[in-house]
Amino acid sequence: MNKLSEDEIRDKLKNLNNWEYKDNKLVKEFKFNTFDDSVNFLKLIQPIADSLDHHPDVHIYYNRVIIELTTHDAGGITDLDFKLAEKIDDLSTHVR
Ligand SMILES: C[C@H](O)[C@H](O)[C@H]1CNC2=NC(N)=NC(=O)C2=N1
Repeated sequence: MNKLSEDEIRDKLKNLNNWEYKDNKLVKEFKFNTFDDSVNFLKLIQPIADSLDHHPDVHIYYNRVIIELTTHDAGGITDLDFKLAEKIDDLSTHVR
């Protein structure tokens, strides 16, 4: 996978919902009601990440989940990160 340029990243960000580009990653915070909801959200992401063979860095703070996407192998953001971000956005609307 090819690392995307800053311009490409900023352009593609317009197609996503509330993701920010920070420290060479795509970052988004999700809010839930309970820790259980946070964990369930992660469980929904797991099969998607496995099917893409692309995995998020995840922070869980009780009812808050911060997802960070970057392609470790490429040392930056690639189309795979945008693909995963889109699929996560599709999910989150169902969880809330
Ligand atoms: C061997 C395996 O395909 C690689 O290690 C994959 C797995 N998931 C991955 N996920 C992410 N985010 N970046 C990677 O570089 C990556 N590499």
